[in-house]
Amino acid sequence: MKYAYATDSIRAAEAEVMAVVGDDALMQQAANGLAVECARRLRRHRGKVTGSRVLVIVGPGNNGGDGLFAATRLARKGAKIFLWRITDQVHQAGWQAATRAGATEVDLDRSIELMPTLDQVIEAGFGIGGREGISDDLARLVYVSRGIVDVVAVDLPSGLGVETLSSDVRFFDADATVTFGAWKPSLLAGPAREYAGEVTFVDIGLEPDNPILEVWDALDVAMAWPFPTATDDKYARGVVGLDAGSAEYPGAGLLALGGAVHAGAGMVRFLGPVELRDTVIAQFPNVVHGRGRCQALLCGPGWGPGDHLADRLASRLAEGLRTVIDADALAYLPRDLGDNILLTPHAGELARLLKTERAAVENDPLTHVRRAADETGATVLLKGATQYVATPGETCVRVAVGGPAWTGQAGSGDTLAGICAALLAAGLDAATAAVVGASVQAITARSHPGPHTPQELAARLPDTIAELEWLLEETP
Ligand SMILES: NC(=O)C1=CN([C@@H]2O[C@H](COP(=O)(O)OP(=O)(O)OC[C@H]3O[C@@H](n4cnc5c(N)ncnc54)[C@H](O)[C@@H]3O)[C@@H](O)[C@H]2O)[C@@H](O)CC1
Ligand SMILES: [K+]
Repeated sequence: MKYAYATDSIRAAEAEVMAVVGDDALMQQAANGLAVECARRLRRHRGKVTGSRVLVIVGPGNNGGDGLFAATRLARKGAKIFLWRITDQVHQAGWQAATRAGATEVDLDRSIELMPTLDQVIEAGFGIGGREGISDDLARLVYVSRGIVDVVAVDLPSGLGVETLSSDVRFFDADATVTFGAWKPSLLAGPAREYAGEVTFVDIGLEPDNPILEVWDALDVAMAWPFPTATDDKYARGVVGLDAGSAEYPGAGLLALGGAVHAGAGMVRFLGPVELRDTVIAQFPNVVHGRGRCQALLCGPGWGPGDHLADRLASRLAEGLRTVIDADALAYLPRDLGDNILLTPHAGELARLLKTERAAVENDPLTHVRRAADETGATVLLKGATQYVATPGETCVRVAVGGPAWTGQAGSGDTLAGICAALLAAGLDAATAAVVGASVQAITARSHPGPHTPQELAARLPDTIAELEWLLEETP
């Protein structure tokens, strides 16, 4: 699991360490980590550091300072360093050190001219003190550097927000980012992370509090998966009831059933319309029909438009079970749900829920998923290319393991809702079921490259679950 922090927490942790070791020592540690990574990349690209040509984009603050001290180290190893300062203001000690080591100042036009002759650009414009977006001058440098020179961003690419995860502004497009002391949310999640390239974490002894993101990996999923024990029967493994599908949309019901069955539910009950029974039996003879004991429910996939849907949902919720509410049922939410209720909207559905625009959700998923949890009282899984889980009253948002873009297709959401319902029935709390369910689907898609239908991927869930079990056994 990786944790990422807001700027305030990072600054507070920096202040604590600086009070002990001094700010210069902290910056030297950061600069050293940066220089090591820059040197490693130079050796990889051209065999050696000596004789390499490096341009440093120097911002006005400490981010610029990091870049200047790292460049000083590279200059001492024989690299030819050019410095372009964005503004007149620079980190004085860093500037002096770099120029004393032989670095040459150049202007913007010269930087652009030099670009084809360079081996590396160290982008030390702005870090966590930066505002979102970049100036036209910086944008020109992004344009001329792209694809022809190795760009290493310092702490995070300039222009990228730390917390909003938006890719709606201009920012530097880096091949690599060297980040210090704490993970920044935008380096781990959201559309913008693609632009940070290969990220290296340099530990400078910070111990920040209050993470705002908790990013899961396959081992976390394995550790949370409800593997049955030797004495478990079908009831202990969980009975899940699925009220899904309609005569008009039978497919969504079948896809949700496929998710629940292949995720290893002890028993799956089909609570959807009776006219679908024959179809369901033909595909899933193990599915039981009609009412009976359940540990968790799923409502919504394939309900379509219809009358009395609010009543249909209310009567399911009256059973007081852990429940996944997906798709069409999301339009009929009563007030004050509990955090044992899991809502699984995509960005469009979340936008409707919050009476806002889809683009607003996509540009700031963290704020919106948290708001949805707080306003409804339920746990919320926001589906999409990155999948976020928020619980009411909690700032920290969980992020599921990411999958390939192929998973973004009709029917994936129905399958995922079925998987989550099976996990709720097995006893996981709503937030864990959501992050584990979304992750297992993504891991399955990752291990079967190329396009696959949601039902093919559902049928491959057992392979992934078996691999997670092996992973757990092999990990000390
Ligand atoms: N405090 C320390 O000793 C340490 C700081 N670290 C580095 O310091 C960075 C933070 O440094 P700073 O707080 O000085 O902030 P930055 O260096 O990120 O930004 C400097 C200043 O630039 C101005 N600015 C921001 N965006 C701008 C824009 N778009 N156009 C023009 N001016 C703009 C702001 O006034 C800001 O304070 C971190 O990201 C990291 O790289 C690391 O060296 C670790 C230790
Ligand atoms: K930067």
